[in-house]
Amino acid sequence: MSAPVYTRVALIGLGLIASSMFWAMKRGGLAGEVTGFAKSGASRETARRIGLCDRVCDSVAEAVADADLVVLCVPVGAMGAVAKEIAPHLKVGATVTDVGSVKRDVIDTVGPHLPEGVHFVPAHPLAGTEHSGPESGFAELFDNRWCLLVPVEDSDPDAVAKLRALWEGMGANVDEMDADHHDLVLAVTSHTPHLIAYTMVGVADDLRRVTDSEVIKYSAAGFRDFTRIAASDPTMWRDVFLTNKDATLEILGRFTEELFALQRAIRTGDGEHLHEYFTRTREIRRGIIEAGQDTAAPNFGREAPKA
Ligand SMILES: NC(=O)c1ccc[n+]([C@@H]2O[C@H](COP(=O)([O-])OP(=O)(O)OC[C@H]3O[C@@H](n4cnc5c(N)ncnc54)[C@H](O)[C@@H]3O)[C@@H](O)[C@H]2O)c1
Ligand SMILES: O=C(O)C(=O)C[C@]1(C(=O)O)C=C[C@@H](O)C=C1
Repeated sequence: MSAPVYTRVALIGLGLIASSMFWAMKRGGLAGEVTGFAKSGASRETARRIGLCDRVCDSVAEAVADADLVVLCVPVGAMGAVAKEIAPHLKVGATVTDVGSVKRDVIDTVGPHLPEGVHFVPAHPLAGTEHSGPESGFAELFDNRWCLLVPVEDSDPDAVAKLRALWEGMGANVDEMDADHHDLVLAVTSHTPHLIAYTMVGVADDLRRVTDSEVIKYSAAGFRDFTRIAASDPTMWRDVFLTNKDATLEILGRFTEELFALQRAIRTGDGEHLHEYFTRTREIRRGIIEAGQDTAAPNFGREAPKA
């Protein structure tokens, strides 16, 4: 048990990430009191029923009043509006952070609303599951996963250090990154792979004759992994693609070129090209494992509770 890093934390948006943060903060004794607010009354009711947050508030103003740390855990497209709403109620000296999957857009839409004397330290935990909602979180979600802090130009070093201590207390390894670089890296490692999974499952669904029975019955691990990813929250992912448009389109362009090259190799029977390509990609997987960065299934081998 560590000493609390913050006396009062407010979680805005009570879904997978906020609920996991709550349980992880409780596990580590990292926050004195945690308040919570979600736009949906049903989510607030669920949160109260399962003991998520020390106090669930019916207004965002009440939730952030007096908070030392306010964490925006809403879809990226809602961050700006939420920042505008909380701004008049923030305590001087408070830190506002977020957990959004895209960073440039969040900085541009949240930053301008925050009053003088409030610190802004954007962040992104690289951990999640396909589940969403207040019941989907669990304390171990961030264990041994990365959390990237993306300080803005005038982020206060003490505020950054405190947020780092919180994430480390929740089990994460913390690094700092510039927003544009973050968005490009995530377009490669997370955003485009999700789009590919959505597409593959959509293609299978188009072939209804197959999906009605065989695809489900005989689904091999490869396709099953795609269906897990493609079950992720539609609002969250719509917002990710709309707000990380340039980087995603850049990576998709490169992806399509490579795909065409593989398509040609298959059509022309160029086995050498295929073999060389697959050998190179296998090395990447081995490198990840050797670096000890394969934390395997994000659910740590267990099914997260259904949303
Ligand atoms: N799911 C993941 O794998 C993952 C991983 C890392 C970061 N993120 C990021 O974390 C954020 C939250 O994702 P999540 O998976 O926890 O989502 P979620 O769908 O589980 O929860 C989102 C919550 O926000 C609430 N909400 C939506 N609009 C709101 C508003 N205007 N005001 C107040 N509450 C509002 C919803 O009611 C819900 O409770 C997103 O920005 C996402 O990009 C998600
Ligand atoms: O494993 C999953 O379910 C996830 O998609 C988690 C994942 C990822 O792509 O790794 C998804 C979005 C995030 O912003 C961070 C993590």
